[in-house]
Amino acid sequence: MASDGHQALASSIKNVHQTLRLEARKVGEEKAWFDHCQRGEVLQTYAQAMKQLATEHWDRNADDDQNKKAVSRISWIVKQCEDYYYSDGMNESFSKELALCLRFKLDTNEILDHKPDKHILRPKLRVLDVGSCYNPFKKFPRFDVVAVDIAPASEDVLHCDFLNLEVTDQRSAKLHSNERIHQLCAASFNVVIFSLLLEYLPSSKQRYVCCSKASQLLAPGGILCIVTPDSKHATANSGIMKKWKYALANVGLLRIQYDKLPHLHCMVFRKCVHSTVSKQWLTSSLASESRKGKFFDAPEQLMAIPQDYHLYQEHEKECVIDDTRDDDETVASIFADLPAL
Ligand SMILES: C[S@@+](CC[C@H](N)C(=O)[O-])C[C@H]1O[C@@H](n2cnc3c(N)ncnc32)[C@H](O)[C@@H]1O
Repeated sequence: MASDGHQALASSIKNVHQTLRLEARKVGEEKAWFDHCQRGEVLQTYAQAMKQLATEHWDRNADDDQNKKAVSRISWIVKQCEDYYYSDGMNESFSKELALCLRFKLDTNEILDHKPDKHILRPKLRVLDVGSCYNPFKKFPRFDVVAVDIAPASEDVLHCDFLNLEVTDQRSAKLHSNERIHQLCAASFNVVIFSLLLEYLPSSKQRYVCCSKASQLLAPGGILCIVTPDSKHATANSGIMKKWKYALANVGLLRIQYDKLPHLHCMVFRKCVHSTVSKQWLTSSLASESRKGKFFDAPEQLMAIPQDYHLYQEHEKECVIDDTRDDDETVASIFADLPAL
């Protein structure tokens, strides 16, 4: 059971999400986001609440879990990176991409130069943690982390609005803490992490923009790890996850791993080496869906989440919610009851 302190932190976080979503409906997502980023005090309060919730409640609960049944989002992501880069994951994914190229009759020379060499000792992984808050990945010795957030909760997290980040071909200078980042260099990361980031953003288009930037920042064969909350069972929202898969294929990322943990969807997407193979896969998948009578929205509309359709009813007080069932099932389970997010 969640304690009162735990519940209070959860509800202050939830309130920020709801306010932003309502604002986006009223004034449009861009203006709502701009205004949101100006609210320094709200952002800092959120950052401290999130850090406290994660480090004092979730981590402590995870330590108390005698059977270690709970898998934390952090350890799930670390394991995926290790399996991919330090075990067979990268080679297996490369072989699958090669097979797809052959199936679609694409020029395989484009990818053969990138065949992973098992015998090369891999240095630290260059990891970009977006919406890092308190830099939970810095303690892992194989990770060289650049942690960014609109509201850093610790000094080693750099200030950056990822939605408005410019991806450039210029090699940027060394980054210092307390610096604001406006640009990052294309193809310069082995791993990009979105842990509980995408559902913070109020629109499908903004989520899509973030995924597109992640793809540009990844080196060929690099991976994007996405963890997003959902307390329902695996099949309840499988249609939504399928649409995300299609949206990401449109920006060069193919899904290589999916796990449904009790309250989370956990996914790894790989940046293809071949420039068009993911789009070929997408075209062929959509053709087969349409033969079954299913049609899909434009890619930037495909990253919807259940909260986007939630019916809010506004009373005198802003942000009063008439029927909180969906939000409560999703958000409260994220931020109130989880033993080890
Ligand atoms: C729910 S918290 C997750 C924190 C951490 N990743 C974790 O898993 O515990 C979401 C974080 O994303 C940050 N965030 C949201 N949109 C962002 C953006 N466009 N650029 C950078 N950070 C963002 C928020 O400030 C917040 O700290």
